[in-house]
Amino acid sequence: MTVYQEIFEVIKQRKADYEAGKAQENSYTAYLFDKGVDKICKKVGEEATETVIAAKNGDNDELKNEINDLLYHVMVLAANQGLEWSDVEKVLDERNEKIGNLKKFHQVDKNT
Ligand SMILES: N=c1c2ncn([C@@H]3O[C@H](COP(=O)(O)OP(=O)(O)OP(=O)(O)O)[C@@H](O)[C@H]3O)c2ncn1[C@@H]1O[C@H](COP(=O)(O)O)[C@@H](O)[C@H]1O
Repeated sequence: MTVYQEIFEVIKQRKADYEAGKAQENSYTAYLFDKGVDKICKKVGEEATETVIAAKNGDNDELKNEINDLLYHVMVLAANQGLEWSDVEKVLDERNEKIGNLKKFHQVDKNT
């Protein structure tokens, strides 16, 4: 199991406990599920912006942290919307199979 899959399992457990009405003191993830999709999307946007700024500033220490914040919030969004992390990875796997086949992957229909 990758670290992403492990964190996603924790996130899903937080969601299940939130939906079951179990108290989850000090859980930032439970706080996000309680706030709902608008707040989660806002955090994804904020973290994406902070990631871009860190890159533009050439600050790789900051960039590593911001990328992780972004990935975590994207995972919370995926869980909130009912996706499994394996659904996301499956798309990546399928794209990976297209390596070395750039023309096909980026095919542009000139008639449209
Ligand atoms: N990977 C993360 C993770 N990355 C970032 N963050 C939190 O994301 C927040 C981002 O910081 P910000 O300053 O932007 O946000 P904030 O001001 O705290 O919050 P808002 O007021 O903006 O809502 C911080 O509170 C971080 O702690 C995370 N919180 C939790 N996890 C993982 O999620 C799992 C469950 O965590 P809990 O639900 O907190 O137990 C654990 O495996 C954790 O490692």
